[in-house]
Amino acid sequence: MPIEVLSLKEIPAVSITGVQQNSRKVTPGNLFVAQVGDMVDGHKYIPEAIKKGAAAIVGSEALEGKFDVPYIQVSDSRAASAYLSAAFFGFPARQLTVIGVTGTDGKTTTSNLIYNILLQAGYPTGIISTVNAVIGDEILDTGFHVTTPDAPEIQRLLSRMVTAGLRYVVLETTSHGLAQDRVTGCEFDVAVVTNITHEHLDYHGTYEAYRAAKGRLLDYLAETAPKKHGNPRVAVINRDDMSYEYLRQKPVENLVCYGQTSNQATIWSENICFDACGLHFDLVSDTFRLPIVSPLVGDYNVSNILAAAAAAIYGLGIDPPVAARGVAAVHGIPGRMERINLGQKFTALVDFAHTPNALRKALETARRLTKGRVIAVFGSAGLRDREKRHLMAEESARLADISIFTAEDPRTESLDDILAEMAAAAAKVGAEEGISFFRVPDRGDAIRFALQMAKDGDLVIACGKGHEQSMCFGTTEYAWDDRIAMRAALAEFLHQPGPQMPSLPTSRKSA
Ligand SMILES: CC(=O)N[C@H]1[C@@H](OP(=O)(O)OP(=O)(O)OC[C@H]2O[C@@H](n3ccc(=O)[nH]c3=O)[C@H](O)[C@@H]2O)O[C@H](CO)[C@@H](O)[C@@H]1O[C@H](C)C(=O)N[C@@H](C)C(=O)N[C@H](CCC(=O)O)C(=O)O
Ligand SMILES: Nc1ncnc2c1ncn2[C@@H]1O[C@H](COP(=O)(O)OP(=O)(O)OP(=O)(O)O)[C@@H](O)[C@H]1O
Repeated sequence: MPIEVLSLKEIPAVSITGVQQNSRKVTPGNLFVAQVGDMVDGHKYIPEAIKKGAAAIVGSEALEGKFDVPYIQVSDSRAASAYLSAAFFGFPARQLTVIGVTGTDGKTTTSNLIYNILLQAGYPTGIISTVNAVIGDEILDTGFHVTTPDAPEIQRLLSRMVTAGLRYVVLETTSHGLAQDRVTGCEFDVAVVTNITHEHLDYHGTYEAYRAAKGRLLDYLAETAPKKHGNPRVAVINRDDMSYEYLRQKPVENLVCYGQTSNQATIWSENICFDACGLHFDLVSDTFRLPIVSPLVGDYNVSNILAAAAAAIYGLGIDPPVAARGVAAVHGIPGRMERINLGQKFTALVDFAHTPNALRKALETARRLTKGRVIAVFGSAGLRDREKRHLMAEESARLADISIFTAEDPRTESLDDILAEMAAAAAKVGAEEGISFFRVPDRGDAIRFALQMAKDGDLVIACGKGHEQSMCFGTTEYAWDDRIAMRAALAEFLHQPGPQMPSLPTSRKSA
């Protein structure tokens, strides 16, 4: 969508050293773009930005003439920040084939699968995802709980990729990122939507608004001008998901549908088998049939593999056998169904399921991996979609033998209140406190409690934190890693040397 300049007729030539939308990051010579946020109005930080040396300001309010540096009023300062950042770095996305992956669940997994297929094909590729950003040999942290960085940071990363000689980038793209124009100017060539279920309704308000935000990834395809590489623009959508009917109405040049059956799908799976060691199935289209073998577990990963294979084969022209080899090379994604094994006689897993749909899939998978009981440990984040904590507690009450509700980034909400809401939801579907569900506020204690209860052959799964390295209490991030916590607790029980259990404010209080 074009951005209108509402103030100056003639924009003065100002030489700038970068674009920032956060005054705290401004350095001398930067262009500061003021945005109206949910918490504060960024226009109030203009004086601070100027004090730090901003050479010019862009904003959406009529403030022309109020400052000593040029002020340019625009109709949409979020989109402006993205376009200006792209322009500052010389529109790096135009030098790259950009693959965007969105969806409620499976974005990181699908992004990593595509990334590995591209590497297998010998294409120089970068990735920006929840777990990290990778540029050649360099692995960069994208920050606490951040998936899609802000526009200036994305454009900086893309520019570094171009400089490093990369030609492809896989960009994990969240609904927040799409709604806030963080990926405007990314000039997508391939757009993948894994699924759209209940999540982030605190932010988007309704499922329809959330779906529309995700759908924007497909709209970007139509806006992308032809690039030098001349690849077709392709949208990849999931025939099995409730978003299918909505997404297939989008006016995209090339639509590819994948599904676990051949029904209306371009590419589908047959003969799916999975166990604790991984999965295999036949990847089928009208023109080929190919065996796929993957160390990933869970039939939802069949969908993720189908999405990645569809993007690679139909969007990027990669031969199906190369795609199959790329899939086989992905041995696991950190914190996704990650097995913690210190020789104990039951299974211990850490998984990143933190939506009702993901939790259901994770617990259904867990059920198929054990003949014993499934013991689930998880919580629900504070200051995020409140409805989801009820849905997740209900799912677990139905699918796990024992659910242990615990801390998961309570932020400034009361942890006890969150746990009370989860307990009420579990009780509503017939679960009994003290028998099939428990509230253990400290996450380290919750993990210990679960492991203590586990008998030979049972399965303990800690969901919701996955690879994450911190947990937020109040406004402070405390060092936390579920995998370390689980290893520490197992080592305690097995009287083996092991890591120290990380300490959270809840454990300090109870100590
Ligand atoms: C809810 C949400 O998405 N918030 C994002 C939004 O913030 P906001 O509009 O509320 O910003 P604000 O704090 O009111 O500030 C308004 C403006 O003033 C500026 N400011 C603010 C303070 C200051 O001192 N100086 C200053 O210039 C801010 O940079 C901003 O431009 O716009 C900011 C600038 O682009 C984002 O950094 C911020 O992400 C915050 C950090 C965040 O936590 N977002 C999460 C929810 C998020 O985006 N998560 C998804 C993953 C979700 C998933 O798990 O699927 C992600 O992509 O990471
Ligand atoms: N296709 C899928 N459908 C449902 N659940 C899935 C799917 N893929 C993964 N999951 C579940 O979601 C969890 C997170 O997977 P993944 O990181 O790939 O998703 P994500 O969309 O990137 O999550 P986030 O939005 O937090 O980055 C997994 O640990 C698994 O429990």
